[in-house]
Amino acid sequence: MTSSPATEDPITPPPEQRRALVVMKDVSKVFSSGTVALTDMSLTVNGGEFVSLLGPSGCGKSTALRIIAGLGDTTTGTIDWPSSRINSKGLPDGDISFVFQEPTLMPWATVFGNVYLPLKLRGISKSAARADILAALDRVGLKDFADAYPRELSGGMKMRVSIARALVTKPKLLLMDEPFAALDEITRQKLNDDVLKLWKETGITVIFVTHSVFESAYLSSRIVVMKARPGRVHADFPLQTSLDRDGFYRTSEEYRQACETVSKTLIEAIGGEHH
Ligand SMILES: Nc1ncnc2c1ncn2[C@@H]1O[C@H](COP(=O)(O)OP(=O)(O)OP(=O)(O)O)[C@@H](O)[C@H]1O
Repeated sequence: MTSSPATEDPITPPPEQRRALVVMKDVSKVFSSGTVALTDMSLTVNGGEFVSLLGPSGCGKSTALRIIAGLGDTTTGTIDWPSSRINSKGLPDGDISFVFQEPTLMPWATVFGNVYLPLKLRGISKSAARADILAALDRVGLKDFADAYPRELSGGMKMRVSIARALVTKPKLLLMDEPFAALDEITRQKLNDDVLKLWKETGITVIFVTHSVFESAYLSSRIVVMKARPGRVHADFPLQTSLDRDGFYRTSEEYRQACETVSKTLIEAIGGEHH
């Protein structure tokens, strides 16, 4: 039997997970409009980390995430994948999934059909994909909704389908761009808990873009605070806790302190723009 990547202490993953997964080196991005979205951004994300990119609007969070996903080129600088097999597009074969703020489901297809899409695009038959689709739906608590259509689902459920669709290919790295920003607070907290559970159970690496101090402090093993004009890294620090991150943690002194630390760093980053 192969050993599970899951660990009781998600903050300290087993040694094989601590290897560098993606290395951004001196990445700059200048759009044709002349906007310098990123300048000299270097970031190494290791296997098993939950890294939040936090910062004010326009600091280049989404641009950085899209570049990592291969959805945009760098102007200068490099992205390397030391632990992955690289395909002809310079991307790690099948190792990345992306979850956007909008769930972007196909309205004419069932939940099952939507989650099947990435496997269908790989030429896998529905019957061969079935077990993986149901396992991905089970992970997000939607196994009983396989035959439902998106219009029958709440916003939170649609987002879960989007997450299941991202997981069905069993990626090493999950990139999430403000996935819960459009959801109400209770749904958002519930999905935060679900993503944490998923992270602990699967050992997946997550890079998560958010505007929210509270969300980043709750979820992350490491926070990268960015600043704008031009977009760059302002601070990069681990966020450890001896507590399980759950409802109790939300009301704990440790969480309050984590929020304060993150908030102060963000204010510094925003204030720094004006000097
Ligand atoms: N395709 C594009 N063409 C031109 N400029 C762009 C493009 N995409 C982003 N930008 C600009 O690059 C800068 C960084 O944008 P980006 O969306 O990465 O920031 P962000 O931190 O994710 O912002 P937000 O939190 O508001 O989504 C902004 O000034 C934005 O207007």
